[in-house]
Amino acid sequence: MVEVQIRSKKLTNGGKKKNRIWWWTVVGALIAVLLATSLNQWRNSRKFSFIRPLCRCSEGSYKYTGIIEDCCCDYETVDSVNGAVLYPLLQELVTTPFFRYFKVKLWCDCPFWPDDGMCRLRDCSVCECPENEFPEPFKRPHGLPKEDLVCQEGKPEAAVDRTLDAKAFRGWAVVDNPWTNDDETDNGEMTYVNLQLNPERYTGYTGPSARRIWDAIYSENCPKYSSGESCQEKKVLYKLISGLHSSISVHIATDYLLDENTNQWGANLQLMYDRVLKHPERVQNLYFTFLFVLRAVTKAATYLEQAEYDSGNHLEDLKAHSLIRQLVHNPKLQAACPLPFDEAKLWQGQSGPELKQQTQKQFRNISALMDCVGCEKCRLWGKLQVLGLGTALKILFSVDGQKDQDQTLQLQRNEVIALMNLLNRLSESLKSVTDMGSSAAMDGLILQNSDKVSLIQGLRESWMAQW
Ligand SMILES: Cc1cc2nc3c(=O)[nH]c(=O)nc-3n(C[C@H](O)[C@H](O)[C@H](O)COP(=O)(O)OP(=O)(O)OC[C@H]3O[C@@H](n4cnc5c(N)ncnc54)[C@H](O)[C@@H]3O)c2cc1C
Repeated sequence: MVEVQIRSKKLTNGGKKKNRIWWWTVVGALIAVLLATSLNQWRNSRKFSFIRPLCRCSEGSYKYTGIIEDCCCDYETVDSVNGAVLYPLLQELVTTPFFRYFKVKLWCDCPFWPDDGMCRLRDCSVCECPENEFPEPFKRPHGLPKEDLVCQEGKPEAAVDRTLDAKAFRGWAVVDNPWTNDDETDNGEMTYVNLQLNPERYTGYTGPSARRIWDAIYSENCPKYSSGESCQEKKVLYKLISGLHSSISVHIATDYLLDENTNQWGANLQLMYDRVLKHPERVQNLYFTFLFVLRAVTKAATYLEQAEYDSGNHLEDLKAHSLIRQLVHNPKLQAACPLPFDEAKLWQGQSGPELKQQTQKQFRNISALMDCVGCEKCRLWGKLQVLGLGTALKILFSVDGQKDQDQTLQLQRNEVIALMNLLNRLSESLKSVTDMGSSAAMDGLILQNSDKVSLIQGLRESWMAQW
């Protein structure tokens, strides 16, 4: 009898235990469903959409979605407005005579260490501009004889244009840019280069010399911020340089010497993936830099619209002016992305002015480092793009007061050429990232060359890093 009672008690206890397990399973499942739903909603909310910048879509493409961190537009809008409006306009603008000749000091000693530049390819050197292409107003500075004019390849001893031609620079300022070390007010050995004849592409400049420059830039002048860093001022310089670095890598990858024996040039998809696409942060920074520079251009709209574009070729100058107007007052751009970047948020806190001064000093150092780039063509594009960034910084941060910005802003001709050519380079990079990132060839190549497991691991790691 006692035995039966004990057994039935055991049975009752066992039943209760089962009940409890069942009960907790149901509660646990409910909690899990609730958590998953709210987490999904949170991730999908616009505010936090930047934390899921990369998605590998079913057809095998890379798609970036959501708001670009620290900016005011999303990836999809930027891609669409770039492809439909900005890219075609900029491509045309940079071929006009006014925008294709850049004044630059290429023969300069590196102020930090002895020049150890090494370039494998002959293609590394900047090529001579043909005399008949050169804008007349740019090349007759104060009565120099014709044979003493600029644009001579590899001849540091050749006479160069050291002065500013009054006609060519009519309407343009000759004032220092506090953000750069390298502007046209510098009266050193300057030369004009036809940018169309010197495309930014693979040059074979690699190894310790190139690495030393990037190391000096990142370690001494714009250290990577920690993931918890919320101060936008401390992030801005790193993001700008990283975005520019991505753009340089994209241009190397899209125009690469595939076969030295047959001199075959083309896209190197593996390089594009390894250096840029597999690092979501680098792509993010590329978009950031693009929007930053775009904001500077639209902020200086009135100034740019009223400036004089004089290369001596009246029809081409009218075209340049018209393209500038279409760019800075573009209704599609204004509707899609009215404020690409909000500069008013920066340097506001108590330590704002100090941080701004520090950033300015660091940027000037980076600009000086461009004289250490040991490959002429890379130095040309490095200098142009850093001057372009310096011009964007000057437009956004060196003029006080939003209202009378147009009255006080003063830009040099060369600064505007650098600014527009930089915007064009960034626009090209965005297009390449979108086109190549979504190409079936890229997908096939990655899966062919790297095993699927490591690819998925890489994607998972980049996902985890975002979290
Ligand atoms: C100013 C400048 C202009 C150049 N222009 C050209 C050119 O026109 N043509 C050409 O063929 N070569 C050019 N180079 C060289 C080119 O940038 C590379 O340095 C070279 O191809 C070697 O590449 P790498 O694989 O060693 O990595 P690098 O691109 O040299 O990168 C060095 C390190 O920086 C980090 N890094 C890379 N990309 C990013 C990023 N986007 N954001 C943050 N960190 C990053 C990584 O840790 C990487 O290992 C230029 C170099 C400089 C400094």
